[in-house]
Amino acid sequence: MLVGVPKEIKNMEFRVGLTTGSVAELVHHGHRVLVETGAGDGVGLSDDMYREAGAEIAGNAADVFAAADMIVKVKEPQPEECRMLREGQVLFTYLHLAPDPEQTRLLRDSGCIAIAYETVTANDGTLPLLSPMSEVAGRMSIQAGAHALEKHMGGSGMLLGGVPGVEAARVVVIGGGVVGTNAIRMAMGMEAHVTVLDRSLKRLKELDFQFGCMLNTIYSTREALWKHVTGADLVIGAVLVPGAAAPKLVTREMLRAMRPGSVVVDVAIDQGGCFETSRPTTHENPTYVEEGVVHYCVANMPGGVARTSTMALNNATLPFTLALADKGYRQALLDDRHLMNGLNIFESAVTCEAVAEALGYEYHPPEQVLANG
Ligand SMILES: NC(=O)C1=CN([C@@H]2O[C@H](COP(=O)(O)OP(=O)(O)OC[C@H]3O[C@@H](n4cnc5c(N)ncnc54)[C@H](O)[C@@H]3O)[C@@H](O)[C@H]2O)C=CC1
Ligand SMILES: CC(=O)C(=O)O
Ligand SMILES: [Mg+2]
Repeated sequence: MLVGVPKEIKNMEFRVGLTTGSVAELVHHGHRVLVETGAGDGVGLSDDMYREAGAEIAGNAADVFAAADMIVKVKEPQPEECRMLREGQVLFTYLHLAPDPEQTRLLRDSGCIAIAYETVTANDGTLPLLSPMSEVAGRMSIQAGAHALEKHMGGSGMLLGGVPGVEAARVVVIGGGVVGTNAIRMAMGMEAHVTVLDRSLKRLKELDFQFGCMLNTIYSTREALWKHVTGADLVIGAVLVPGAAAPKLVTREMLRAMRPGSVVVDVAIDQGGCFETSRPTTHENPTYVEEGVVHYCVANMPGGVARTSTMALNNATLPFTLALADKGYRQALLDDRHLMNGLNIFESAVTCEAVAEALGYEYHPPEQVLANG
């Protein structure tokens, strides 16, 4: 198979779909890999390093899209990339389609086979291709929030950990999954007061066991959200209903009741965000103020630490990339129901139930379209 790796073009996105290590594995398995020139520059992987790993280098993205049987990327394809996809071509990347009708329409128009990292599952119910980036974003969320609390960023001027004799900041994490756990860990490390809300009691019990009495664990209800969000200096939005648009848990009214200069970091923005007032921002211009509250809503946070993120992502994606290349997409999907859960678009059919429901499309079960195709 010919695997293509274009350079990412989303704002300030420096990650790359395949590392040189992953390229060498694919070549070892008998595949060809075509990498766009400069694709790895942002993470210190030069064209020469890709050549040494066995890749061929293409002069531009159009050549990669035209030649490849499968495109491996990081972020959702931008409109100009969607227009280069073709019928029967496999796209393996993050998609986040539920809050993105335009991308969904363009992918359906292309006739490609789009497999989303974020809906691939594992036996234990986790999302193995989302979790490495959730680890990164969870850890970054506290750095970003601490920075946004500084006065020159529009923040209230609170130091997260306080100092002896002065109260530490109150950090509230909504959603105690992978992002939430990593945010808690960083916030506790910086000696803030930390509270987590989740609607899974099982998850709250695990977190209580993991972090002990230093963590306040609260079952998430409207009343609890009101109380803890309005009293917080920094709120991290980290909920997920896999594949679906994020529930809007924090209302504009709650923000109005917060201390001016408080900060919200909406990590769930890639699924539409869990604050009523959130809209996506970029690394170039990451924050804005609404209702007196600083909002940080960068949809590709891990792109800011592209080197760590690229390595972490490839550690998780490589076995699936190899399966798709070795067996072809149809057999690879049929052999692994967890990879099959990643199938979001098959030609013009929407094959992820949560996406179909969010955007009003008919849902076509993946087993059915694969059997028919
Ligand atoms: N902005 C960015 O750059 C990045 C964003 N993300 C996003 O972060 C979000 C969280 O991802 P993960 O932590 O991996 O998900 P996860 O599935 O590990 O955790 C989500 C948690 O939210 C909880 N939850 C769901 N609905 C809830 C509700 N109504 N109230 C309270 N809790 C609720 C679940 O019980 C679960 O514990 C996702 O939207 C993901 O796409 C992940 C990585 C990077
Ligand atoms: C998960 C995601 O949206 C990212 O890594 O950019
Ligand atoms: Mg406790």
